[in-house]
Amino acid sequence: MATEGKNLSHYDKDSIPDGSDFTIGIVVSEWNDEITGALLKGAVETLKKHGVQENKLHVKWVPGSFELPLASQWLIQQHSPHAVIALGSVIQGETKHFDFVCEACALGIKDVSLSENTPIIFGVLTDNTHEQAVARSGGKHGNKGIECAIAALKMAALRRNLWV
Ligand SMILES: Nc1c(NC[C@H](O)[C@H](O)[C@H](O)CO)[nH]c(=O)[nH]c1=O
Ligand SMILES: CC(=O)[C@@H](O)COP(=O)(O)O
Repeated sequence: MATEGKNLSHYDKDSIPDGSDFTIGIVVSEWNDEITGALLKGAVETLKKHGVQENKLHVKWVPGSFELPLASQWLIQQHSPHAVIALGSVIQGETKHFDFVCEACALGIKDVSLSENTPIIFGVLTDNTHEQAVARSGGKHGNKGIECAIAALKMAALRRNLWV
């Protein structure tokens, strides 16, 4: 199912773990900050709605999505979060630069998540147009930031239960 058939903001409110004991990191790209700011707002509001405390929420801004993997690693090493959310908006331009940024960002996040044994939720929109990005950051398709917050809470709880 593509995003077209699934609202990114919809979830079962009764199935979400309590986040009051979780430390959560968020790294967010400055590129397309109208979009990434909306993603961040959705993520922060959702995390707080499910119990995450202000002093356990660490938000770091970086220049672009290419920098998200390294920033995630720095945040993990500094704060030992239960999960990290990486937020970005990459929009196709005239050249192949889009392809390189998206691939480096996605593979980099995957690599850091595995090497640091910490969930890093992939909240990077990779859109053909600005309109598609708007639709996925609080528009007609919902807010990817909300979806990422829910994924972060679920992965943090799963990781904690695995430790027990
Ligand atoms: N064009 C977009 C970029 N480009 C910048 C790169 O992410 C990176 O910051 C630069 O190449 C320096 O290393 N970044 C986005 O997040 N979104 C774009 O649409
Ligand atoms: C994703 C990008 O880096 C892209 O927006 C840059 O635009 P262009 O390919 O026209 O240089």
